[in-house]
Amino acid sequence: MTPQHEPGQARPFRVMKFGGSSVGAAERLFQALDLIARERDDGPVAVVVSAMADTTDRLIAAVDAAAAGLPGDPHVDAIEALVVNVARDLTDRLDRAGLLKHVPEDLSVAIAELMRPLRQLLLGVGLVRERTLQTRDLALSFGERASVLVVRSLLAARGVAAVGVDARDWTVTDDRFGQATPDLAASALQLGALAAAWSGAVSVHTGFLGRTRDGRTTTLGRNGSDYTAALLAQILGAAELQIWTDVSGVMTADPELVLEAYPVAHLSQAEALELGDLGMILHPRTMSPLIEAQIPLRVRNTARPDDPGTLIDAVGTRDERHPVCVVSTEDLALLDLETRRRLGHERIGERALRALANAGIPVWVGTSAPRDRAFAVAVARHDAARAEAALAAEFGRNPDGEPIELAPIRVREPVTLLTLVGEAMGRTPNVAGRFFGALGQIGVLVRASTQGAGERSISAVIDGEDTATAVRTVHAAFNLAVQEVNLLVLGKGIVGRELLNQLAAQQQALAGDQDVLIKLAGVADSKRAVFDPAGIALARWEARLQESHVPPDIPALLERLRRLPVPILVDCTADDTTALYETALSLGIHVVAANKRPLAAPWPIRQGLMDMARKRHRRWEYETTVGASLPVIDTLKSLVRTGDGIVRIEGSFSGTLGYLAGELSRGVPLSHAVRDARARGYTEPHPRDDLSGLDVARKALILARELGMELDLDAVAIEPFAPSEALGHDDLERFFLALAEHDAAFAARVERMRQGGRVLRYLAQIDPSPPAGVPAVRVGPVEVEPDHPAARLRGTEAFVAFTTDRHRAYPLLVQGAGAGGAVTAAGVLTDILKIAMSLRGR
Ligand SMILES: NC(=O)C1=CN([C@@H]2O[C@H](COP(=O)(O)OP(=O)(O)OC[C@H]3O[C@@H](n4cnc5c(N)ncnc54)[C@H](OP(=O)(O)O)[C@@H]3O)[C@@H](O)[C@H]2O)C=CC1
Ligand SMILES: N[C@@H](CC=O)C(=O)O
Repeated sequence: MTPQHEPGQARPFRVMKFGGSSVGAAERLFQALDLIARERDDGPVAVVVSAMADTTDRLIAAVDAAAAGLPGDPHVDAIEALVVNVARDLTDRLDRAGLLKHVPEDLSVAIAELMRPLRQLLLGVGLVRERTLQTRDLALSFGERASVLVVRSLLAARGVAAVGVDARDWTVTDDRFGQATPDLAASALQLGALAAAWSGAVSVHTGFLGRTRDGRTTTLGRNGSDYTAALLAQILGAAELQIWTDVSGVMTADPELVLEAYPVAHLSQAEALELGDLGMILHPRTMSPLIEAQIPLRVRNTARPDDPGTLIDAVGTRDERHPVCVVSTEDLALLDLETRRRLGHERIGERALRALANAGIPVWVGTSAPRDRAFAVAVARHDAARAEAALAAEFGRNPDGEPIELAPIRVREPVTLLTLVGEAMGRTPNVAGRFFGALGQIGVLVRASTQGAGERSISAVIDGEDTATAVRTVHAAFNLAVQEVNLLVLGKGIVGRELLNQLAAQQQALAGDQDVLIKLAGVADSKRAVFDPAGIALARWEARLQESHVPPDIPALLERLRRLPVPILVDCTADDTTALYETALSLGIHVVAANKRPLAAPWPIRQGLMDMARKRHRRWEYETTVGASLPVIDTLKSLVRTGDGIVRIEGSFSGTLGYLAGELSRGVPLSHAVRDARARGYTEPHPRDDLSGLDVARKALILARELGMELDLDAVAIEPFAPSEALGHDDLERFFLALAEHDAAFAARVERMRQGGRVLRYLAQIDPSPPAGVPAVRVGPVEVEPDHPAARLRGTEAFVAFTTDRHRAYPLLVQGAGAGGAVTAAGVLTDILKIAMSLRGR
């Protein structure tokens, strides 16, 4: 095809297409006119317009009403009313928007005049009570023709020379009414003759319409105006086709599902075809004129013309690393066919697809088991019953008349077809692994899957209820956006407050360097809560909590949290929160905890929570419950997972008790040292839990249970650090006074040890196979010799020694600060990041 350029114009055409949303509302229409005028200043422009907003629906309703029969005979008045209504609706809309006053001629008269033949048409339909596709096409043509009239007049009124072009005058089509196909050569010939008359004016064309060689009006089917625009661009040899719509380009995912979805900058034509097959952007046949003529296409937003939009050309994305879009096609049904023996020479899939095609049922995806014993096919949900009937009829008998051994057809609905599309897929290893891995991480079951032959797409059929989470997770896993994580933080004491401070300091860096955006959705203490799904500014959390009068109804907040991407409950309390964990995990919320109590709950409860987390594919991370941010639990888990036999675990697990022992040896009285440790944030909320040995017992139990030891707290042999009679008071002041009565005895004991060359430590021992009569888990004070590893500990230092089959001669040691707000909060943050990173497949 020879490109035709406007006579006298060196620059090639740009074709601009405006859809119904762009020409329907007055504000948008004004913006469209501005854009056309601006573009016109840069060279020749041809414009294609759709019918305004709901005009097409009104026209269809009018034809249907006429065909159904109207009151009166021969319905003249009723038909008159229908036509007047369509025309009046248009002019009223223009009038309300103040558009009519911009046009010197009387636009309402012109529109009424344009609609006059519609009256004749509807009268005819009413008389014969028959509505064919041909009459429907003719009726629909009035919508686009009215749009051209309006746009042409408004352009002229603002001084932009414009001619209206009825595209039926150049789009020569076959006679498949409702879905006609243009003849390119004949259309080019017609257009060539018309173009000569434009002489520098903007030509405004009706989209969607064509005409048969014998002069009957046709329409081009779904996305017909785009098709007109692509054809026009091809025939004119345009430099670019611009599709102006109400979004800023092709989005990386459905923005209704993924808040952080964003427009893709570049797509290849092949990717656009793939997306077109999934019902996105352009119908594939619209792309072919552009591919043939190598014309780039830009998708732009009429309301935000400065947004760059999406450029679709032969090159596509300039970023090799990323796949492009996650497309979710919802409301489908999956039909599973399974045979117990081969169906003769013809394959089950071939027969199934043919049966569905014969029944006129579009298939979204079909996938076979090896050697074709089973076949799964996804169709629109509203076609499911018809599809099942067609398949049952097809497979009732073999072609040779033999009945078939086919298991009953299983229909699963609603299901969603989740597809990752991107040219880079064929060039990047392990895309499939990451795709399915991300789905597996969040417990989404894949019911069927396919990978496109062109290595441009990979699809999974998943249950409809998993759609939102799956789309968000896959979107984030492929770095299409930062991974958003939403926290509900319980407790704003030593650990909770420090965590929020660290988050405030790190939030930007994590988003910038790690692509993880950690948002604070809510925070609660024992008296009140604040929750904001949009996120609470970390500089303002305390003020917002103080201003709040909302009681801490945590289950209700969890219900809200679950709706946000990657929801995590962060437990920085010392309460019994087992019931909350059960609610959270069952709602699909991850848990990160510094709190030891749920882990030390009776075995069946703790185990029930673990099972729930596993079943729901949610994480319960609790590294800080033993040794603050020291990697104690991770180390133990790795030893167990790799099959090492644990012979013994022992250590000094309490930062507080280690600190107290050190202070005592420096001559500080016990009660003073405990006050000091509490002020420094080392102790439990009530230091009694440290001094009684309960805190260390819980830690020892947590580790023992990691070894599979089904023990409860009452099986732990506990010898307290300080005598039990000193620990009775809840009130802290009275507690410290009572403790002070033991200062002298403690000082004397420590002095006696010092003279004997020993030091006081509080140690824990876990023996998976203890000698008879010895408890498997024991915690208590020990006078250690100077060569004991615990003797060298300083301040809050903790240590854990793992003696194992592989680390028998030299136990594996983990040592460092074992208490304090800063280290604990950092450990909690690490656990949060573990979850965020694992979801990204890192
Ligand atoms: N400090 C440390 O070094 C370490 C601590 N941990 C563990 O971290 C947890 C927190 O310790 P820490 O910060 O020192 O304790 P704090 O006493 O300083 O803080 C506890 C917080 O939890 C809040 N709270 C209590 N019950 C609830 C509830 N039901 N719902 C919401 N909030 C509640 C309290 O509210 P309010 O302010 O209204 O009282 C308070 O803000 C403990 O389980 C501790 O064992 C773990 C490792 C090290
Ligand atoms: N009070 C605890 C805090 C950490 O778990 C300790 O001192 O170890």
